[in-house]
Amino acid sequence: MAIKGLEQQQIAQRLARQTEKTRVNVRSLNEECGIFGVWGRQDAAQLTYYGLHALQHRGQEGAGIVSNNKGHLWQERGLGLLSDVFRDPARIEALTGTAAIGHVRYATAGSHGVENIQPLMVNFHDMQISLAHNGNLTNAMSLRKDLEEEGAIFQSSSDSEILLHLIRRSKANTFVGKLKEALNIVRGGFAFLLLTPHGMYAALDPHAFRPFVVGQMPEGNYIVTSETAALDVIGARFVRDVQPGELLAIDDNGLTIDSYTKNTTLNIDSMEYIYFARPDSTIYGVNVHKARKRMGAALAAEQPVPDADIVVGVPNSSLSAAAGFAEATGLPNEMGLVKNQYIARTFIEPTQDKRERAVRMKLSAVKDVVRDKNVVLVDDSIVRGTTSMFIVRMLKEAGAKSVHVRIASPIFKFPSFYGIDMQTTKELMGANNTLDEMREKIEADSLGFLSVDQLVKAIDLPYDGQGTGLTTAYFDGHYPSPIYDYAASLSYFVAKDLVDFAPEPTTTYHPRQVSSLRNEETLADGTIHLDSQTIQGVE
Ligand SMILES: O=P(O)(O)OC[C@H]1O[C@H](OP(=O)(O)OP(=O)(O)O)[C@H](O)[C@@H]1O
Ligand SMILES: NC(=O)CC[C@H](N)C(=O)O
Ligand SMILES: [Mg+2]
Repeated sequence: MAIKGLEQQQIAQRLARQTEKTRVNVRSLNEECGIFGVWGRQDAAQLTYYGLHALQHRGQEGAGIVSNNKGHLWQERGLGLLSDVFRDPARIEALTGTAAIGHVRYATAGSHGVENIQPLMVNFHDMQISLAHNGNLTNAMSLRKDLEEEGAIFQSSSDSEILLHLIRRSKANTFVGKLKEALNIVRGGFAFLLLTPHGMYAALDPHAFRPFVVGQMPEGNYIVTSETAALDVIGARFVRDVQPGELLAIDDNGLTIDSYTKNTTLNIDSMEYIYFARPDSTIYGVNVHKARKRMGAALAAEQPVPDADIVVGVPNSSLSAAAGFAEATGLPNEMGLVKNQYIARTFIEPTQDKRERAVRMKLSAVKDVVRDKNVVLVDDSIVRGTTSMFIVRMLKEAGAKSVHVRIASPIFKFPSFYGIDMQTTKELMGANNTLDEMREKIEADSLGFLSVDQLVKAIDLPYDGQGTGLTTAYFDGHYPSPIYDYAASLSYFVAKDLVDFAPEPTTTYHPRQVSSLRNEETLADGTIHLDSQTIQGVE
């Protein structure tokens, strides 16, 4: 299908309108969802609920599950936490059938409506399709405009819906053929799960921006989900990470691993290791907690605090980095801040006043721990600076002699369009202030960040391909791909040589560049097939 591009000017106007909306709503880093799918189990919806529960940190604004009962798909979705949406047990009971996909969403501004809560579902005259997406499509706006001009009617304002339209419009003969064609038109970050009456499909973008893993239940049934932590809670074993450009098909015959493109490369989002993923998850062979500890240790070496008495981590996500900092320096790792566990993540609250209130309600200083101490305050990131600003003040009010802020990632300067959809630099403290201005604003006695080189070393991806295998664009301005509809929004930085974009890959990324996949066998037709048999040795 011929999809015309949008003129740069129209896109710039649209982005300007969006930015205005963003400014009013003071949008957070969004577009970070969790997805889970299972095929071939009587308890499919219940299992999906448990899996999503383990992924709740990835999105808290809405949740949904779609099940497949003998070829008929049924959808339940709503706004709020998973436990709110499924408070009434009848909603899970309604999701009968032996396969299900689910989604927890972190909404975009102006689109908090239930129509954007996933999994999305469409009823065609000849089949139903349900779709769950983690990521952000960078050419969605221009594709949508072109599709609408050709008569398409969208049900939602979500970028994800594009894929369903592209599948329907494809002239390919089979569903997989249509899906492959659609996957080759969309750009940006995507881990997609699709459920049809006949199978479950999982596809990862050609850069593997988002984490996506395959697991297997003891009885043999396959799971595909965002993080390994979701496999652990349901008792599934980890099988493999989905590779860039792969298309997995799961049905009653087992799992077939195919690919929709051979033009791939590896650029896992470093923010998954820094902040987003759970510490008990492992992404491409790297445990997140251990990576964060190494970031903390590297930070201690790069940004030492000579007169420090204690290290204090900011609960939750920086506790691992604080442990690494303390271990490397021999300083006591103290609980100088306590978190009220009933407050959700602040970073993903949709408005600034809500975020500020959330920080106050969420974190309190432990006076007897910090009084008269020179404190090294370790956090994993400064985005808007809301958290640092409040807790430095809080620690000083609690009697700390000095507060030295150490951030276990580099300065966050540029937006992300691949999944953490910060579409503007306006809100980023690191984009609008010098290091000293930042230090002054957060009222810290000193402030230091980890360098990009040390971050990459600390993650220590077991990868021997080209580049680092990671996306670090937020820190160094080197985007691993073009950003299409968003390009105009970064033209200022491009003109100043602060930002550049690698072209899309034209070669094959070899999965065996990741050590965990080196023993896998590829069939003569290029696919890998795994039967859904009971795992040997498991009852
Ligand atoms: O500079 P800011 O705009 O405040 O954003 C950065 C903060 O937000 C995140 O924590 P968050 O409170 O979201 O979640 P956590 O409890 O999982 O660490 C992150 O770990 C930083 O602490
Ligand atoms: N956070 C996500 O990954 C959300 C997926 C999709 N872009 C949406 O807006 O719903
Ligand atoms: Mg935090």
